[in-house]
Amino acid sequence: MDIATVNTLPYEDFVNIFGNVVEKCPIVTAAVWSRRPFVSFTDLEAAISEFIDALPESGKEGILRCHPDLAGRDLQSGTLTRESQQEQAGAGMDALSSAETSRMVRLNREYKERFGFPFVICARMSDKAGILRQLSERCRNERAVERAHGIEEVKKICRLRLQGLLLTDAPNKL
Ligand SMILES: NC(=O)N[C@H]1NC(=O)NC1=O
Repeated sequence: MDIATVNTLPYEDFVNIFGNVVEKCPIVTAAVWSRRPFVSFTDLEAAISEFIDALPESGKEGILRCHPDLAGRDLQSGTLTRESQQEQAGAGMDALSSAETSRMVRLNREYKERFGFPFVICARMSDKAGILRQLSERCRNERAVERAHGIEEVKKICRLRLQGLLLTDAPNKL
């Protein structure tokens, strides 16, 4: 889909198509619709980033809390969003050994207890070993550092999801 077509979409269709570029946060997409017309894909991505950056810290943490754990309950029960399922599978999260799963679950729990929001990383830009290493290292950061780091990862996830929707001719939800 090209950007000219995006600019003609009524908000219902815009939210329907782009509503999950930030995981389970269609309010971001719904808000950004008012910023049309977008001159380019990058402009749309920048509008989303600016909206997120303008949120209070509690809002940023809210966005992080909408993300499912990596290799967590939603993956085990098949209730991940389609996007998240593909991302987690691509990074091998659906094929962990039982020892790796236990380590992931334990570190995810530690991370959440320490910060009050889940560990978020752009799974498509990493792999199993990288995710485990980052999870273990990032557990030691300060809360504000982790909040900012998690939000930068959300933006990377968003960019790749947007690219998938805009830069291919793949059928979308319309
Ligand atoms: N917790 C977390 O990072 N979740 C995710 N990362 C990603 O790339 N897709 C997700 O669902």
